[in-house]
Amino acid sequence: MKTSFVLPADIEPLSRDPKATSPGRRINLHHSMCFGCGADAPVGLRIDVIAGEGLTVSASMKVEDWMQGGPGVIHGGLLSTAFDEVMGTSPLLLRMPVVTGHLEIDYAKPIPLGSTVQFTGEILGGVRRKVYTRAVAHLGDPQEPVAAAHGLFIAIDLEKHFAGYRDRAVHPSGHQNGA
Ligand SMILES: CCCCCCCCCCCCCCCC(=O)SCCNC(=O)CCNC(=O)[C@H](O)C(C)(C)COP(=O)(O)OP(=O)(O)OC[C@H]1O[C@@H](n2cnc3c(N)ncnc32)[C@H](O)[C@@H]1OP(=O)(O)O
Repeated sequence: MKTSFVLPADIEPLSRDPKATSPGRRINLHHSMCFGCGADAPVGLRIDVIAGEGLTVSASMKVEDWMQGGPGVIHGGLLSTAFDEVMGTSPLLLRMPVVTGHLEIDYAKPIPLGSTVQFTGEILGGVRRKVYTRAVAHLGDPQEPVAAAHGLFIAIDLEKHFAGYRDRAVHPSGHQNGA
């Protein structure tokens, strides 16, 4: 599949943290109201990202009718959200919280409503706080990808990064802090 994404020349290998989620197990939610993975989000993708061997992850997503973009097919932006979730979760194998810095998607084929998209993702390496990832999507045959993505994620200090926003956070009860 064609892509214009270029990895930096100074990329270095990264290592799985010994305490990372074991292969085959779901990587824990970062919070239950997340649009990508949260079980309590009123609307969302509810994607479970599963740890694989090494620095790999996998996930799947049923393409529901509400995800429609063009007639009968998934909305491309929604697919990019799914890739963001899959790749953004993978740095937890390094036990590193990240946010998305740059996301790039290559769309190869339309994805029909009712299909199940299977994702595989991997961490390619890092430079300082930057973590480079890749993911591929298929509908059952890994040799026939329907889309692929590259993501650059930046390690953050969770407390500092969200310090100015936590009073706006929405909770499962529907209430905002301080509201
Ligand atoms: C939902 C969130 C949950 C988070 C909890 C974690 C839980 C586990 C994850 C679960 C899965 C989540 C999956 C969804 C994840 C989102 O959807 S996150 C939401 C969308 N993203 C954002 O809101 C990020 C907004 N941007 C920012 O806050 C700031 O720009 C950043 C990314 C923190 C960087 O700012 P900074 O800390 O001041 O650092 P800065 O020096 O500017 O950049 C660091 C390095 O990155 C490079 N860089 C920064 N941006 C770019 C870019 N766009 N292109 C290329 N290079 C860049 C810089 O050049 C620099 O490189 P070096 O100098 O080291 O070579």
